[in-house]
Amino acid sequence: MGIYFTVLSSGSTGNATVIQHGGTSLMIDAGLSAKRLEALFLEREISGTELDGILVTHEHSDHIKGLGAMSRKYNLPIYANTNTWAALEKSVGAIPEENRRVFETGEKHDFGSLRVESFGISHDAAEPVGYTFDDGSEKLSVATDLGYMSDKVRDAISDSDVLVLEANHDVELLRMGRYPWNTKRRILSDIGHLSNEAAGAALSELMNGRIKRTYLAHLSRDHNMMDLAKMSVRDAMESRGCFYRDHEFKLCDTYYDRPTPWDRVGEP
Ligand SMILES: O=c1ccn([C@@H]2O[C@@H]3COP(=O)(O)O[C@H]3[C@H]2O)c(=O)[nH]1
Repeated sequence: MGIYFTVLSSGSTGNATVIQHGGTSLMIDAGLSAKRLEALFLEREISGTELDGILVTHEHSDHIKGLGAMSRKYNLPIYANTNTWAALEKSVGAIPEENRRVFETGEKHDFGSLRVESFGISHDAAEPVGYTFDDGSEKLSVATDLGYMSDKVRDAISDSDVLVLEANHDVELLRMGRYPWNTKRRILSDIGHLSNEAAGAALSELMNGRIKRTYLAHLSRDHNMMDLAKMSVRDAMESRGCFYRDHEFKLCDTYYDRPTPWDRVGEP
């Protein structure tokens, strides 16, 4: 059957990823306007009516901007943990009871033969999470908006075939950049965003022969570039003794303004 996914958009201007497995179709986050999400759906031949629900990572607007509108338009259940529900309530508009699905972080939920699990991440939101998608032979993990990679996150995602992992900023570019000092401090903190260097360090500990691809996600447009991110992540891995050949492991692009191609998680 296979797990297929496309990162529709990634970054502070809006995040959304669609995962398909057999008859199941899920979206993680809806951080762009409904109009923009529908345009991205068209590019990847996704129909809103075929979605089974929207899984929310946390309540920041770049993750929930179109959440209420998409849920209402396509009658989609919204899945979020208790504290995230409380935090997004005022931004999402009216959602009927049957489309309010509340889970506890760490709970497993099966959509057909696709097992979805959430895991807690460290970010300045009410109860932020990442997600894993596992059908018993293929596993995809999505972890963005995390200040650091905890042992728990590492354990949750280490047996994945493919990762979508944040590489938000180059630390020096951020330090020299135009953001106010408080914002810089927040981004650099344990409840901020993962730098290129930190993403590479985390990957060097995660590499176990199973992870074949990592999509670098949530890049800052002010303090990063895809080529720089790839180079820094690879450098950080190699400086920790983690060398790889291109046919064994790839770093892949995500974009803020266009979707990634459909990828099958189990493909070599
Ligand atoms: O006090 C703060 C701290 C941070 N931020 C966000 O963190 C993001 C990091 O990536 P970026 O550079 O694309 O954009 C940044 C901002 O959107 C914010 O809005 N307010």
